[in-house]
Amino acid sequence: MTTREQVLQALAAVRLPASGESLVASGRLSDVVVENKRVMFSIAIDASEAQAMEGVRKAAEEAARAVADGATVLATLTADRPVPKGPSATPPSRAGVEPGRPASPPQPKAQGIPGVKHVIAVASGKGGVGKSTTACNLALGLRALGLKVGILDADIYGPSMPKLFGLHGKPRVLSGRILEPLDGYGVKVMSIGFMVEEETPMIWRGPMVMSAITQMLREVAWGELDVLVVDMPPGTGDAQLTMAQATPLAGAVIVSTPQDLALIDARRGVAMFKRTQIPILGIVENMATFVCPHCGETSHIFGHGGAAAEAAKLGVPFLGEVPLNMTIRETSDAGRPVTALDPDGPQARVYRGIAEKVWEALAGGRARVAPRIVWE
Ligand SMILES: Nc1ncnc2c1ncn2[C@@H]1O[C@H](COP(=O)(O)OP(=O)(O)OP(=O)(O)O)[C@@H](O)[C@H]1O
Repeated sequence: MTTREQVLQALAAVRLPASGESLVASGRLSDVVVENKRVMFSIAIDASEAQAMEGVRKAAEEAARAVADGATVLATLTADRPVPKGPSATPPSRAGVEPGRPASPPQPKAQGIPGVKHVIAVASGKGGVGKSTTACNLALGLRALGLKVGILDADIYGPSMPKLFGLHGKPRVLSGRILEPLDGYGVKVMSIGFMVEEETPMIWRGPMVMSAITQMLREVAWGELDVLVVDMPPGTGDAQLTMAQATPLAGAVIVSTPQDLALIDARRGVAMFKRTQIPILGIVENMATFVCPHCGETSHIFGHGGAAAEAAKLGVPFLGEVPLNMTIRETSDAGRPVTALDPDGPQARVYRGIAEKVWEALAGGRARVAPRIVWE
């Protein structure tokens, strides 16, 4: 297995096109993590450099791959921390690093959003488990608790919030390129889906993902919010890791179905957030039980209790189970989410219960207020 030093040595040969300086000496490189047959690092850029620096990212990935001994190499561009100026920009956190070690970069750190108290992610290890439905209803559940809530649709490969909230039209541009979020049942909503035609296939490359998410986080008039819910893209790959790293997350909610396969993916989701030192607020089991609309009988189609058991095993809270329910699907498809449509109904109660637990964790200080992501 390759070592961190070997990777750093290989990366030292990668040069920045503008200045010609070495990537390692430039102070833009994050720490290099070598673990479990994976080599991971990120390169700090200004959002405007995304295209120009994609070449550097590729070159760095190739250089690392050449010494990676078959390990997967994950190189990402991050545009969420100040780009260090000049070759001597050794960050304060690395002052006192032992001699002979290459000048190393600042710890990636996602800055908070002014006025927004807590940013939380809703994520899933794989697609189709009901992550977006849960994110939408969780946001409305938090709103029902009297909180000021926003939702950011970061699922840029398949934005669902316009449909879930029944919102159409483009956000207004306020002064200085700032976008005004749309209002969905009292929740401030922003989605890339407002900016593109519904049928337009979205093909995103790494750096574009970063600048889109950065823009949606920081160039939107969120105002004062207690909670900003971020609907993450499904999965635990490169894009998700970058996003988790670039978003100032106080914590993450993982959505899973009871099927074994989804639980394995959920475990991966938990592991990804743990690796980036983002607290797991808990696991939601979606489509847990089926209540027959005709006879009212409850059946456990995919088995039952798996997510609760898994949460206990992983040492993370279990937030609750949402039944497989036609009303949830129909109201979601119609853009009239059940938590807003029928706030006193049984489904809304479930989502409100989950929201209460999430808020308890946030307000009770079990989540981070000033998140910091450390690559060690
Ligand atoms: N508890 C539920 N009961 C019934 N239908 C549900 C439930 N949760 C989600 N669905 C339905 O399942 C489908 C997938 O849900 P959703 O789009 O929220 O999943 P996702 O995990 O966000 O998927 P994607 O991978 O597309 O991001 C939708 O049609 C939704 O209405």
